[in-house]
Amino acid sequence: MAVEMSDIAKTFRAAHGARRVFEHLDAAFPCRASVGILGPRGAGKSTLIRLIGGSTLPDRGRIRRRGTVSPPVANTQAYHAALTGRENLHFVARVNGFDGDAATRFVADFAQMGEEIDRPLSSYTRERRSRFLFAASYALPFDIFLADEALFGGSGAFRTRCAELVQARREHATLIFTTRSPQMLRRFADIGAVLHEGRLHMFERIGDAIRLFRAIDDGAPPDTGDEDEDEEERLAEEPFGPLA
Ligand SMILES: Nc1ncnc2c1ncn2[C@@H]1O[C@H](COP(=O)(O)OP(=O)(O)OP(=O)(O)O)[C@@H](O)[C@H]1O
Repeated sequence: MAVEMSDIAKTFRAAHGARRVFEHLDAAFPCRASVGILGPRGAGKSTLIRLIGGSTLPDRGRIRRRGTVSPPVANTQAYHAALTGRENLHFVARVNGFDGDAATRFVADFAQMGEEIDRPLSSYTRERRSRFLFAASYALPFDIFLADEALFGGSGAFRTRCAELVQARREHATLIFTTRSPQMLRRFADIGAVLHEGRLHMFERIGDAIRLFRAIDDGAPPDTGDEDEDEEERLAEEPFGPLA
C-alpha cells in the first residue's frame, strides 16, 4: 500500500464549538493506483488530503506512507511570493531530496516561461502564475501525488498538455485526488471512493462510486458534462506562502 490510515480521529475545535470530522477512519491506497475521492461539501475531503500529506496531524491513529508525498497540486502555501520561480523550485526540491535544476528546466519548458523563471512570483500575471503552479506540481518525481479539487488547470492548449501530464505521472506514481466532478473520476481514477459520514467507501467500478455519491448528495453534479473549473479559479487567486 502507498498509504495506510488506521483508526484516525480528527476533531476541529473552534470558538463556536467542536466539529468531529473523523472518529474511526480506516483507509488504504494501493501503490500506483489513482484514487478519486468524491464527497458532499464538508465531508472532510480537504482534511483527509492534509492528513495524508502531513500538514494536519490526527488526534489519534496511524498513517503509514510508502515513498515521498507531494504537496497538494497548485498549493500556493508551498511557494514564497518574494522568491523567483527558480529559487522556489530549488527550495521545494531540496526540502524533498530532489534535483532543483531538473525541476527548473522542466517547469521553464512545460510552462514556456523563458526569463520569467528568474523573476519573483509576485510579478507573475494571473495566467503565468497558474501555469507555474500546475507545472511545478508535477515537476518533481514524487511517489505519491495529492490533489484537493484541482488536479490540473490552465486554459486552451496548456490545459490539454496539463491533463496529459497527469496521465503520464499516473503510470509511475500513486495519485490521490478529491473532486465533486464525476467526469474527473471517469477520466483520471482507477478506483472511485466516496467520503461520507466519516468513512471512506472504495469501489473498483467508478460507476458504483458515482452512484453512491449522487444518492447521498442532492447537489452532486450530473454524471456528464464539464470538469469543475471553479476550484482552479479560486486557486489562481490565493496568496502565496509566508512571505506573501
Ligand atoms: N481548521 C479548521 N477549523 C475548524 N473547522 C474546520 C477546519 N477545517 C475544516 N473544518 C471543518 O471540518 C469539516 C470538514 O471540512 P473539509 O474542508 O475537510 O471538508 P470538504 O469535504 O473538503 O468540504 P468542501 O467540499 O466544502 O471543500 C467542515 O465542517 C469544516 O467546517
